[in-house]
Amino acid sequence: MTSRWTTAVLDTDQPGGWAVARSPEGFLFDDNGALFPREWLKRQDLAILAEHGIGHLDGEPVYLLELRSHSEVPGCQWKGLRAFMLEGDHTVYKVLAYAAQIGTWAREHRYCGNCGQAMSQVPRERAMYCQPCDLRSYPRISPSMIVLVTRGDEILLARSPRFVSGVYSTLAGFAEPGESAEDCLIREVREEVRIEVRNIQYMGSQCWPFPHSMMLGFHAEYAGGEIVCQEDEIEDAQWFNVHELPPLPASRSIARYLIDVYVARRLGHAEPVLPG
Ligand SMILES: NC(=O)c1ccc[n+]([C@@H]2O[C@H](COP(=O)([O-])OP(=O)(O)OC[C@H]3O[C@@H](n4cnc5c(N)ncnc54)[C@H](O)[C@@H]3O)[C@@H](O)[C@H]2O)c1
Ligand SMILES: [Mg+2]
Ligand SMILES: [Zn+2]
Repeated sequence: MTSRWTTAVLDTDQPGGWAVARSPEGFLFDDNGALFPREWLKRQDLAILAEHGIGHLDGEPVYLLELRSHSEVPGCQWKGLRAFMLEGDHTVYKVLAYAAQIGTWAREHRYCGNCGQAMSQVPRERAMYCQPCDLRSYPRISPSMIVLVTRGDEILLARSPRFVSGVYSTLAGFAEPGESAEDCLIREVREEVRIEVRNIQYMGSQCWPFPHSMMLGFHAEYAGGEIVCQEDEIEDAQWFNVHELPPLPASRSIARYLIDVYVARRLGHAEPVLPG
């Protein structure tokens, strides 16, 4: 199967193609979606900070116009990336997710972290370059572990104060320097709920562009301890029976996938597929 969307570093001097516009208010969209004819979009009154050629959708080049601020475009509105994930076409969401990460990274790497001078985009490579330092900065990706801990028919789910009211999810956390994926998982579960785990099994991964996580998903079995929630980070954590689950995370998230796979296995149902 060929993918509809492939990333590429495109020359912004070439005319034509599609473009998406991103401001701090999110992506521009109208009744036809978030992709606009690029030449038309560039004629609008937009505060363009940078332009990036980001890939091909159905063979057509796609560019990102990264804006300093949002502006009114007749017939159009602005919407955050999360809303596109929840509602929109999955391939378009993937284009926007990539655009968001490239836009954020390039915006935050306009100046060299070593000497403070302006950096420039490297032609044909996704990198920012500082000539005096001969330093290249590449897009930032933050590995994060996410794990469903289970105990027979029970699964361990927790709430962060940041979650939508009522929703419980799997435990997650960013890897620290010096850790393996397993070290990180064990530490995070210990820190967040003071539970020990065993039989760690890798389940799959997902890009999570909020703003630049790479989620590595695992299943682990309960090995010991009583739940003690980490102050400020975890509002509540409980063992839930697979027959009696609380409101769960969005269906396109790997958190939901980890839960759905386990529940399907316990109940003898067909297993879901991990959204890319
Ligand atoms: N796709 C999914 O299903 C899913 C589900 C849950 C969490 N997540 C994501 O997993 C990631 C980690 O989860 P968490 O928020 O529980 O992390 P966490 O438990 O490590 O705690 C968050 C804290 O980590 C620190 N932090 C922020 N960015 C960091 C970085 N890049 N490296 C190291 N520390 C950093 C901050 O102090 C932040 O408050 C987040 O991006 C979150 O959105 C994704
Ligand atoms: Mg966490
Ligand atoms: Zn420098």
